[in-house]
Order: sequence, then structure tokens, then C-alpha cells
Amino acid sequence: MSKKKNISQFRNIGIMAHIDAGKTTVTERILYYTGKSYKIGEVHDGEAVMDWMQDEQDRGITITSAVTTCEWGKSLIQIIDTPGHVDFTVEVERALRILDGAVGVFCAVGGVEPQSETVWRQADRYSVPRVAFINKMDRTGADFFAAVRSIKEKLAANPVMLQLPMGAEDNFSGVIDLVHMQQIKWVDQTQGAEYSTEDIAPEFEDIAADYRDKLLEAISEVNDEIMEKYLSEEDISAVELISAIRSATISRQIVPVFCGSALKNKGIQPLLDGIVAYLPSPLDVPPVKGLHPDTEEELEFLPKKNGPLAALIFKVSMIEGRKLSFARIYSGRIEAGSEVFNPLLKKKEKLSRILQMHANKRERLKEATAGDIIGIVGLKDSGTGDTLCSQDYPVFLEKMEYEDPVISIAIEPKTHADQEKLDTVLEKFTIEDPTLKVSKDEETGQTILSGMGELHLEIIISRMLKEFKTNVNVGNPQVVYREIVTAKAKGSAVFEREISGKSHYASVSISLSPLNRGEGVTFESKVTQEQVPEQYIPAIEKGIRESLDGGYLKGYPLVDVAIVLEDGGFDERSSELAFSVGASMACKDALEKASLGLLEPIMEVEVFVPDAHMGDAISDLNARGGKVESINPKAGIQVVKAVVPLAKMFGYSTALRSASQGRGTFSMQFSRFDKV
Ligand SMILES: Nc1nc2c(ncn2[C@@H]2O[C@H](COP(=O)(O)OP(=O)(O)OP(=O)(O)O)[C@@H](O)[C@H]2O)c(=O)[nH]1
Repeated sequence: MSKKKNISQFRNIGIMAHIDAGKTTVTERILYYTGKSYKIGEVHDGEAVMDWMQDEQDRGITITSAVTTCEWGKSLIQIIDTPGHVDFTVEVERALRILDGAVGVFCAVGGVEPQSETVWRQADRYSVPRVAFINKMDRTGADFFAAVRSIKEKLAANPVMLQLPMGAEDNFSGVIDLVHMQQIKWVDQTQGAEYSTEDIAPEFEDIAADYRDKLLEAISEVNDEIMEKYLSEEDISAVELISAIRSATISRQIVPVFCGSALKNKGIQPLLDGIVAYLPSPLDVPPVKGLHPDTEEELEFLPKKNGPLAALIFKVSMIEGRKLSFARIYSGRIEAGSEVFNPLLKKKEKLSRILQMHANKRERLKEATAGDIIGIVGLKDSGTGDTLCSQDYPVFLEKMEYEDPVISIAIEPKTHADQEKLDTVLEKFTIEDPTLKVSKDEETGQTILSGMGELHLEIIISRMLKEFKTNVNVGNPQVVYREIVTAKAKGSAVFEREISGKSHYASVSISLSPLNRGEGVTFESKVTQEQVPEQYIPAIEKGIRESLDGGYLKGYPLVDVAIVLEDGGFDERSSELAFSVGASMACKDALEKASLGLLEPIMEVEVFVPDAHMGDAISDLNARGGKVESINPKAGIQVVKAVVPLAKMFGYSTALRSASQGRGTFSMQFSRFDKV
């Protein structure tokens, strides 16, 4: 299907929103009106086509980024569904990495909510051009202008209204298009599939003229030609205006604002027109950059079909026992049944099928080219974040970085049958989700799952039960601490042993010194060839890093430490194995002598409470060892920002609910590690 389209007609977009702003409903309606899903699936019926995972349907929230392709006019829109919950920001980042543009969905009642701020800032980081859709204009309390103001104030963006709502709440009846100066109304009986454009009704003429003027003024500020015409009061055609809005959106000087009610089937088609008119095609964004795997030379890839292949795997899913890898092709082409090169694994992988994903079906393609976002079947070893390219022109597109887990739980299979399934299930989960870590507690024999937050792990456990009928006992969540050395420590060891009839020998001396927070683990060798031949250095580094990962005080990973290989010795019996074991013994020796400390994860917490409950909310944060950093009023609500140790945040949602008679909400995100 995509073969008929020109790449200039591609729109690779994400839909970003705070939980409950209506992202799923908006996506649903887009799929309905573009003709790909045959009936409207309401979120509250649990039928939404994007929400295919059982768990999402139960919770009514969207977790997996699924890519869905649809057509609008001459354009091919590929939608990457991005999750809204803070525990899944890694999925949001993955999606942002491969998008060219995005639609921010906001609730007309709530305006900018804490999580939309987080996602918006991430999108800023990836320089993603955006349009905004103010949804839920039909809800009691809907206030279009307040929502637009909150975009300006809270997100420091430059929202420019291209539409006005006709009425609000129960009286919301359509939208006024300020670009073409007309009004649009939808036919309820056709679930909004039919709509008509008309002259603006007399009661809206004044406000429309007023806001048309504001629109021209805003565009004049970013476009000289429009400015000249505006100042000399010349006519400005819709075509000129659209073109000026398009370039200002792509250069991220403005955020065009649309409005409607997805639930009441109003406003979606003009939003689709807006996506096509204002968001970039792959040709309008800077060419993707990568590094040559060996020379580290910077390489650039233009979105051309006959260029060298450069594609990034942004998600891997196990679906019906099969591994499905989702990739964006930046340059070149991939054919079904062909081989691609993975420079990280330094090997070729054969792919069997290429799929274009629709909401409710998958279409097999013979080939896919620059601009496409596809599912690939058959890649065995490639993982999330890997690049696919040709062996003759190898490249690493930036690798995505993940934050380390901050929370863990111990699990135990309930029955023997559960025990048997557990390993397979966990393997599948870790393939799909690089932020989930699985380890064994040597003392208790329990399996430890570590992840990004309570909800993250809760969802894993409930998926185990629902999708794989694997039942486990679950311990209380534990904070994942980090260990550090607080002063320089030295350690040495000599390894001399016979293993399977062969003698091994290595002597290693190292030092461990504290680094600043966030510097990680560095390694430096100060030995000469005469002390330790170069070929053994990687084995030494690996041995030390592995022991540091296992921790010493309480088994938490050691961080922010500089390892220096100070001295060593070898003879004809030496081997990589001997140096690796010797190095880890030297590391244990250094840690035994070292003075060690613990770091704990500190979270940034933002609490929204009505004025009347602010006092209670603040004393509760203080009781948790939190430090309140700011309090700002926002329309009858106080926004309290605080930093609190994660260990004190367990059960916070219940506490907040009872302290605020159910009206308080909060968002939380990892800030840093700090001394306990
Ligand atoms: N009144 C009104 N309700 C809406 C509108 N759009 C969505 N809703 C409702 O708002 C709730 C949340 O909508 P979703 O589409 O699930 O929101 P979401 O942003 O996808 O939420 P998550 O999947 O949890 O991130 C649902 O009960 C919808 O029926 C709207 O335009 N008006």
C-alpha cells in the first residue's frame, strides 16, 4: 500500500497525552474515519483496537507502543501509540526517537497536567514538531482558552489557535476554522463521519474576526512575508497562510491548536488535515545521524530509497510465540526474505516477513523503504535499540539509553507447573522490555524482578497470570539501592590453580576510588606490557565490572567508582580465565578493605491538591522525609513540588487519596541517587 505513496506524503507521528486526556479515543476515531476500523470501539467497552493487550483493557490505560498505519487523502499516516504513565517513560522515549511529529492531546477541563509536562519536555529534547488538540470540549468545565493558556504557561510553548470551539460543554456544537474562516459541523447520526462546512454563524462572527487577527499577528511574528501583507492590510490567502504555519510548526516556533470532542465525534477530520498540512514528512526533518562502528566517523542518512540501509529497531514484541521487531527505516530498503547486517552483533540476520501494521490486521509487504515503520518477522538475536544496515556500509544509529531500575520485588512460583513456565515467560518479557531486569537471590532462591516503578512491576505480574497462566507469590516492593566507595581502597590477588588438568596463573592489583554522582564506573590501566600483556586487559576489566555489579555491602550494584589496574604479573600458564578470576578476587579484596556507603533513589514528586487539603498533603510529604521545593496555585488547586526518597513513597496514592478526600493526584519521576 505504502508503495503508491511518495515519501513527502508520509507522516510518522505520535499521539502524546496525560492519562485520561483521551489519547486512545482520539486514535480510535482517527482509525475509524480513515476507514481502517469498521466500528468505533469505545474505551469503556474495552474494545479499543489499539489497546490490544488484556491488561490495558482492564486498566483502561495504554502501555505498549503499537504502530498503526492509516491513509488520509494522499497521505500515509503511521501512528506510534505512546504510553502516558510515568513508569513507562522509556517507552515514550523509544517512540519519540523515531517520530517526525506529534499530536499533544489535552483535556479541555484539566489543561496541561503533570505527565503531559514530562512527555512534552521529552519531545523538546528530541526536537519533535507538534500540534495540539484540546479534547473533551463537551465536558462540564471545558475551557478552551484556559487550556491554551496552560500550554503557554506550563510548557513554555507558543500555541497558536487555528480553530475556536463553537460553544462548550453540552452546547459544544462544532468548530470555527480560522484559516479558511468557516464553521464546521458534524452529523451525529453518522458518528461524525459526515460533516459540513458553512459560513460562520452571526453569533460567532465577532470572536472569529478577533481571533483571525490574533492568528495573523502570531504568524507575522515568525514570517516576514505574512508580516508585510498583514501590516499593509493586504489579503492573505489560505494557501499562503497554511504554508507559513507549516514552516513555523516544523521549525518549532509555534504549536498550532485544534479542538473538539473525540467522544462526541467532533473535530477529528480537521485534525487529520492539520497533521498532513503542518507536521513534517521524513524529508522535512534533519537527516538521521550515526557513527561508523570502527572509525567512529559521523555518517548521515538522507531518506532515500536507493541510499544505504539504515533502520532502527525501536521495539520487540513476542506475539503468538513469535518475535516481532518494529523498525523505522531511515534510508534504503529492506526486502522480505533478505539478509540485513547487525553491527552490534557483527552478524547478518535473515528476515522472513515484513509487515505493515494496521489496527486490526497485518499486511505482508514484499519490501519496505525509507520512511516506513514496519514489523519484521525472523530476526533472531537483534534487540531493541539495534541498528540494521548493510555490511558494506555499517553504522550505529544512536543507541537508546535506559535508566537503571529503582524498584524490585521477589517472586516465587506457586506450583511446580508455574515453576516450569516462569523462565520462558520471564525470557519473553526481558526481550520485550529492556528496563526489566531478572536476577536470582542466591540465599533464598527467589527470583528478583527489578523495574522502573511499582506499576511497571504490577503490570508484569498481572500479565504473567492473565496471558501465561503463571501464578506467583509476590513479596513487598523493595527499593534498589546503589553502593559506593567513600575513599580510595587497594586490593590484590594471585590466582594459581589447576583446572581440568591445566595450570592457570595471574596476579592482579587494583585500586577503587570514588567518583562524582552519576559518573558511573570507569576503568583505566596503568600497567606495562611487561607487567600484563594487553590481550588480558579486557578480561581483567570484565572480571572487576562483574564483581562490582554484584555489590558487596548488600548486593546492590556499586556505582560512581574509578577502577585503576595498578600492577600485575603473568607467566606461561596465564590465561584470560585466570586474569578474569584474579581480577574479581582483587576487587573483593579492595571492597573488604574499603569504606562503603549506600545511595538511594530520590524521586521528584508533583502533587495536585485542592486548597483545603494542602496542609495535610504537605505534612504527609514532610513525614515521608520529603523536601517541599515549591507550591504554586493553579485554578483552585495547589501544585506542590517536592523531592522524596522512593523508599518512603510506597502506598502514597492511597495516603494521598484519603488525605484529600479522593481529589489529590500526583506524578513521580526518578531524579537522582543520593546518600541514605
Ligand atoms: N466527555 C468526554 N470524554 C472523553 C472524550 N475523549 C475521551 N473521553 C473519555 O475519557 C476517558 C479517557 O479516555 P482515553 O481515550 O482512554 O484516554 P487516554 O489518554 O488514552 O488514557 P490512557 O490510555 O489511560 O493513557 C474515557 O472514559 C473516554 O471515554 C471527550 O472528547 N469527551
